[in-house]
Amino acid sequence: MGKNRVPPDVTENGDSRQSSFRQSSITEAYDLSCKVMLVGDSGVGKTCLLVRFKDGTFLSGSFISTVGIDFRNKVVDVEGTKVKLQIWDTAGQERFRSITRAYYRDANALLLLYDVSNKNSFDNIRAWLGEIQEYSQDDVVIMLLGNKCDCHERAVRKEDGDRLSKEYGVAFMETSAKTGMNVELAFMAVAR
Ligand SMILES: Nc1nc2c(ncn2[C@@H]2O[C@H](COP(=O)(O)OP(=O)(O)OP(=O)(O)O)[C@@H](O)[C@H]2O)c(=O)[nH]1
Repeated sequence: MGKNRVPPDVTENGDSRQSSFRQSSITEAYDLSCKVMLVGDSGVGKTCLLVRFKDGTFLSGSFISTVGIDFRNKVVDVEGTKVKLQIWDTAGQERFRSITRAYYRDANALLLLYDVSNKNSFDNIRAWLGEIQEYSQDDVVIMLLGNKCDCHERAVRKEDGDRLSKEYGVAFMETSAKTGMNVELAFMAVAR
């Protein structure tokens, strides 16, 4: 599933939970496990943010939309504790919304993205927060991310993101999957 064209049983990502758990336990030990979900409109950069965090690279060129849901694992060190982040990359397209909803209740943290060069993606954040409130656990950690902050054609000011995050009482930062700005920081903040 997702943008991954390789069968899930031979890779770390994909839709086979079992194969991923098996690989993780062989490759890297961990003390705690945490499910993080990436949500937001199609094209805001969820997959690119995940790839930047996991592999340190940027997926430029033609945009291939995620189909359904996909995940990758990364073990990080939080003050001496090994935390396995199981990061779910969801499809932003409306037609996959029912699949995404089914995963909210298991999520410990949500990274909610908009694109700073796309006002519409920012205007839809309130609707996303409504969905999150309805389907996720009450104690879920939410962080709002204004991605593509490297873009010169900005449609959303940083102050607007900041104001919205304060209104909903969630953390906020701007990120760039392209340059890597704040990407590590955002994932480490939710891990913490
Ligand atoms: N300039 C810039 N472009 C980005 C950034 N992140 C993603 N992009 C581009 O935006 C497009 C969409 O990125 P994706 O990561 O595939 O978007 P998505 O949110 O996963 O989209 P769906 O899978 O449809 O939900 C791609 O062409 C990326 O190259 C960024 O930080 N800066």
